[in-house]
Amino acid sequence: MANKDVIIACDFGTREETLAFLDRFTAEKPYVKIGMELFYGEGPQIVREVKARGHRVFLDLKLHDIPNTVRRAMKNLAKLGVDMTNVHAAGTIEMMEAAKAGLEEGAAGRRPLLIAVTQLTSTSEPRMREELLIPAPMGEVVTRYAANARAAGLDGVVCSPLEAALVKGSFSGGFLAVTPGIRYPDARADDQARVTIPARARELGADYIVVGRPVTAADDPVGAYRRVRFDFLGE
Ligand SMILES: O=c1ccn([C@@H]2O[C@H](COP(=O)(O)O)[C@@H](O)[C@H]2O)c(=O)[nH]1
Repeated sequence: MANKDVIIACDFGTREETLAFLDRFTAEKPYVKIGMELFYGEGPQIVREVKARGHRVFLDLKLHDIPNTVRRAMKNLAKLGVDMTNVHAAGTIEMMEAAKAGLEEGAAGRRPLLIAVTQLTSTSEPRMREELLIPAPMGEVVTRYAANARAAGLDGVVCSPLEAALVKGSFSGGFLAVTPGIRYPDARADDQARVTIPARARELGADYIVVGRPVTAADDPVGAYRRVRFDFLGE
């Protein structure tokens, strides 16, 4: 299915753990997310190494700084040849435009997909209201941040699958909904607040689901990945 996939969040502390985990996948090459833990521990070389093994890579560093800094950082990240990367939409339209410009400056060929985090899936509506002083309902906040990302020329957003239908219904032209917050009812939610199951994420229109601990901490990670994949993609 074009532009729909399961992305495994490889939140490991070391290169060795990461490669040992990926070695378990002998019949498939999953789309991999490299986030802060692994990138800050191992540096850019881990991205090159995972790419060289044939995986697509979503580099999830969620940049959020002044526009000039973000543009220059993105120029460097683009040189790693990642497939997707991201910023926080809270950084403003100007910052997101700068991020895109930086990626275009640094990319050797086609620039990576650029998406913006709307509200972290660990944030509940009460916390957003009481701690962040954002009084609007979650759906409205996510849609507004997505509109800002769209205005800045980004390719899509990170949101909970619970808001995917809103995002997909509000913006045409393949604007992406990339959704962490995937949990089965029999598992712990951990630090995630806005969650649902893969099949529901599919029904709500998510393009990519991002799954970490339900796969990486499973007794049988390959089996867990295949279950998620089947439930989301039907294959
Ligand atoms: O809003 C967001 C943005 C990013 N993430 C990242 O996705 C994975 C989810 O991992 P789980 O183990 O399945 O909870 C993780 O790497 C986060 O950094 C997110 O969860 N929510």
